[in-house]
Amino acid sequence: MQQQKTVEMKNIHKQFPFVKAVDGARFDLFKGEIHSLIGENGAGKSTMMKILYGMYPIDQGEIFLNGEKVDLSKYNTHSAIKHGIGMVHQEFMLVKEMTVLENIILGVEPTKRNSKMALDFTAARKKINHYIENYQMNVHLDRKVLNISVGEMQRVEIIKALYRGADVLILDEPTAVLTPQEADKLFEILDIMRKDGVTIVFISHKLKEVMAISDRISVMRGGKYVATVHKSDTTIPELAKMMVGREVFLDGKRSMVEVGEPVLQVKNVYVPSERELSKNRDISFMVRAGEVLGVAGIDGNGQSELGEAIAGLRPVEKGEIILGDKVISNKAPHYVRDCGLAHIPEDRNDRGLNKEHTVTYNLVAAEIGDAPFSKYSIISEKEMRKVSEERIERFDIRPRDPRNLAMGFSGGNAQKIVVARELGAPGKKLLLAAQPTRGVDIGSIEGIRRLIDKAKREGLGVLLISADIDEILALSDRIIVMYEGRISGEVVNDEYLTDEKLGMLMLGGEADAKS
Ligand SMILES: Nc1ncnc2c1ncn2[C@@H]1O[C@H](COP(=O)(O)OP(=O)(O)OP(=O)(O)O)[C@@H](O)[C@H]1O
Repeated sequence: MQQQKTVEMKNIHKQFPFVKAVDGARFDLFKGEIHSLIGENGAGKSTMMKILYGMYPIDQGEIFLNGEKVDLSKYNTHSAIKHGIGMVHQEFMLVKEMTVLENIILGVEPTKRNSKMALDFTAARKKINHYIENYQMNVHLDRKVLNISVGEMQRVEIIKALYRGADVLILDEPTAVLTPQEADKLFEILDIMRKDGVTIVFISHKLKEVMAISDRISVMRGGKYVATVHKSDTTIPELAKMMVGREVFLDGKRSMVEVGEPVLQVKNVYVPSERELSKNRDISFMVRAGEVLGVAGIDGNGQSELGEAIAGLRPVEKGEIILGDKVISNKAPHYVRDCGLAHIPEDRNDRGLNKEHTVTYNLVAAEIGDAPFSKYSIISEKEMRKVSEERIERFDIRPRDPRNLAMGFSGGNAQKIVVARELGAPGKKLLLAAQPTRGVDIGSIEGIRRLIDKAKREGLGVLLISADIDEILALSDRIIVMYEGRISGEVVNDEYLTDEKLGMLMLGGEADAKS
């Protein structure tokens, strides 16, 4: 690796209204390295990189690009792009109705030499095809973005940045939205890009991935810089400890609880879907009080539809779903909740939170009409505040101030607000947890997993839908696997169950897996 510093950020400070997001942190990049930036939710990673990308002005600090000090009074996204910095955000910024090609050249359209009014699509296509071939990306230039997969959208975002001349590419949690296969594909692409001299910043919570692809790793905690280490000089437990400031135990033993009556019965259920492979076809299983039933599978095999049907968010064509002793199929979501459903939805941004409201409101939203929050139709702000403060403390939501709006929260803390509301409310029988730790940092993963295990110990049945095999294995007592809308197998999570056996079922194989 050449030791030329492409980027150097020193003593950076950034204050938001309620929180000091970056507090004297530093960061640097050598040309052609993959440098991971890790830290708990809210540690300031995204803010630090958005500063480098010119999105936020800073209160104090210095940035050097290729050895030259940047005039920060004039620094913005435009200047960052000019300096060869590109960023792919957690949420993609593509126009769905336009084709991939149109999206890539949007705003920087090449024109024909003889007429500034005529777009030169041939030139654009040639330049883009060079990236596609060089980095072995599977991208269809003439498809509309609404018809391509999430993985392909991400590749389009990467090409968009390269097309604008990026040789420093910041990827903010790129694998959070990808299937394991798509993530592997992305790593292959990044590896070729690195060999080609592109410098890559990889923000991630998945320490296995970080250890697999990084050259160096920097750790932030509470807005501050903690350390930078070479991959070969560190280990996953050491990184976890640097991030969280204490030892983290992710492979704690799950509790063994005596199971009780069935709390959820799904009987020969058919659920429609816009995608053929996700239609649920004749699904039957039950979850008992005091057990965790894991639903494993590669994303898009009908798990999301199943979860939505149980929560009352999607119709059931045939069959029946029973919660406790009540039929809940084709009933309204609030009825299902009243029957005892606690729901951690897959999409916390759209369904889990009301982002324009405060943390207090979000933490008690489902109970606002009940005592003690509401008496004689009068809402008690004081009670709401008291309970929300309790839940903020108990579920370790940061920052602590309940007056904050949900929209300012980092990924993991936003998820903790949802978990706190759902598990904090009384009278629950079933916890439906869909991808509960996606995008969540390692300390919070440990916390959320403990809370799920605790819900089981307290007698709830838990239906855990997760694409993360490690998570399924850590928490589930029994596991069903979904493949193309059907249950491809059911296994007991005992010492005979292996990753390979489960992986085989996830790919639709038989795997003589009935253990
Ligand atoms: N636009 C904003 N307005 C107000 N506060 C913000 C804004 N963006 C971030 N914050 C706050 O700044 C802190 C740092 O957030 P940041 O998104 O940089 O963390 P992160 O390390 O990237 O976290 P995550 O891993 O959860 O994405 C958090 O407390 C967050 O709530």
